Amino acid sequence: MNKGLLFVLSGPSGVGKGTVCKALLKKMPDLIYSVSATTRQPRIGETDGVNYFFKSREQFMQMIEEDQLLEYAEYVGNYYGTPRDFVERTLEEGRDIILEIEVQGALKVKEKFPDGIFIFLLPPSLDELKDRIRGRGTENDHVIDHRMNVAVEEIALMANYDYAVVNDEIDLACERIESIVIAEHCKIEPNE
Ligand SMILES: Nc1ncnc2c1ncn2[C@@H]1O[C@H](COP(=O)(O)OP(=O)(O)OP(=O)(O)O)[C@@H](O)[C@H]1O
Ligand SMILES: Nc1nc2c(ncn2[C@@H]2O[C@H](COP(=O)(O)O)[C@@H](O)[C@H]2O)c(=O)[nH]1
Repeated sequence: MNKGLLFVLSGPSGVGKGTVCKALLKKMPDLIYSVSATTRQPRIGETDGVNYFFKSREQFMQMIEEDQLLEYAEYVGNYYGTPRDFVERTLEEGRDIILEIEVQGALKVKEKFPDGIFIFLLPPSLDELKDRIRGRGTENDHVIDHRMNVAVEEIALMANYDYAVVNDEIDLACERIESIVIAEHCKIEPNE
């Protein structure tokens, strides 16, 4: 059986990764979402095991020590990481998986999975990005400024990705990513 494909969706905080990913998973129900672990506090409406596995710092450090994470990164004061077993098992079962993670983590995944497909989601502008983070109402002004500074650094690393998709409209961004997934399945692999 062929292994599944690993897709990584990155992009600055507030660009709409979560929103677009949710729409994509509705259109492509065979695509599996990798739920991350984090030390961040849950936001209103977030559920443990669905949005994230919410962990204490001690629990997260133990996951690192026990090599349970495929990658992890510290981002604006909290840790985030991808549980390894679930990703490896899903790919072995021949199913596609999508990781929605920030850039440092994505680059670590690329070292381990050079055949992964790396997609960078871009905002129409930095002003729009700030409006989206602010409009979500989940972060204070200090954290928003920090996330915006990190966003500029992240966009500078976009050349490490395979595809850039602008999230101007949710449906359009979703269709573009769906096209990438379909195209990757039609790729002719060079002879070994
Ligand atoms: N194309 C779009 N047009 C307008 N608003 C959008 C669009 N996409 C997402 N949004 C809004 O922008 C805000 C941020 O979206 P979302 O939480 O999905 O971003 P994110 O990239 O997952 O953020 P984070 O990395 O911080 O988790 C949300 O309020 C969402 O409704
Ligand atoms: N390196 C990783 N980054 C991750 C992971 N899960 C989520 N993220 C990214 O963190 C920021 C902040 O997320 P938020 O939910 O606090 O807004 C965002 O860019 C996420 O994509 C992960 O497992 N590893």
